[in-house]
Amino acid sequence: MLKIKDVSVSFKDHTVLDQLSLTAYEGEIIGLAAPNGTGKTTLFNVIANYLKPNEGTVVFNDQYEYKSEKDEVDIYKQLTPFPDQGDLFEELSGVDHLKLYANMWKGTSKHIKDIIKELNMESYVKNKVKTYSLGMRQRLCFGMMAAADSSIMLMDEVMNGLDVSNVALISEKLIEMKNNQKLMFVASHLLENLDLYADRVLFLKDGKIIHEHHIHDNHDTFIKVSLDPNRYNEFKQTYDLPEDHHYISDRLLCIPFSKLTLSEQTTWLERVIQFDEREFEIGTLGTLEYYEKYYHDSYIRK
Ligand SMILES: Nc1ncnc2c1ncn2[C@@H]1O[C@H](COP(=O)(O)OP(=O)(O)OP(=O)(O)O)[C@@H](O)[C@H]1O
Repeated sequence: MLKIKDVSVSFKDHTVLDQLSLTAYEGEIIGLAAPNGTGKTTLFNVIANYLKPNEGTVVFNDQYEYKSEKDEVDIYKQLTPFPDQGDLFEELSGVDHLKLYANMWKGTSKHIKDIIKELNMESYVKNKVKTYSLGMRQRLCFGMMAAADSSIMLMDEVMNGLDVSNVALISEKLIEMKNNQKLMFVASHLLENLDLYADRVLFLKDGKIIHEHHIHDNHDTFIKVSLDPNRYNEFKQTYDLPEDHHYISDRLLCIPFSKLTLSEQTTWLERVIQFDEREFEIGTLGTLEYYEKYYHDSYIRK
């Protein structure tokens, strides 16, 4: 278990993390979704002790903190930060890198054969890294984490530069690692992909977690209607929308559905149909929709 307690980080007068707290458990994948420059890497740097927070602490297994060298050594046995592609050794092979991580954390490299096979690296892993493409390097970085097999892993942009089939491959492997009780933090801009493997996705804004999207306990359904801003205004003037409706990214009206009585559900469905909106569905909100809701402006900029 990892507890982040009231962590604040400021660079001069710029507060990046503001009294942020979080408890995370083994067997959990926690996604971090937020635009560039919001503080995801800063949070990872605090967890890995690359950066001392101005305030707050990180506690591992209710026992270890970055307070003494001994604790630090104990924490590093359990924690692997995602290797930076720039830190790979160009003259060494992929196998050399996998062995390095396996031996450093696990004390054996017997298991790396399986990792090489699972990550489809057989054809290139014996060659020197300097011959690798971006995607090959990224798969190697992920393989190094899998080889370390530590109980906590921090993955910053793990899917960077991967094609669709490799994204699927790594997503599957992440789920397998989660089933082996690993705790993984994954910062990613591939929002819909997070829904495939994360247990919860945290949205950061102004240094705080503004929403936790629990993927498996997400039973609240909405009537989701595509409406441009003019039509949305017309709809709002015609019907008294519930206060907890969402209007996301100037395009999607979401009317709470599952919490209504059957007759209220029927009424809202009739209203939507009468309004002559054929493009609607009933469903839950995913990571992409929450992202659009919280960061509409930055989403548009991209
Ligand atoms: N060493 C530093 N000195 C000054 N400012 C910093 C430093 N490190 C990070 N920052 C600032 O902190 C903010 C958060 O940066 P961070 O790298 O944590 O964002 P991020 O969410 O990981 O972004 P991205 O999606 O681009 O990786 C940014 O405004 C950045 O400029």
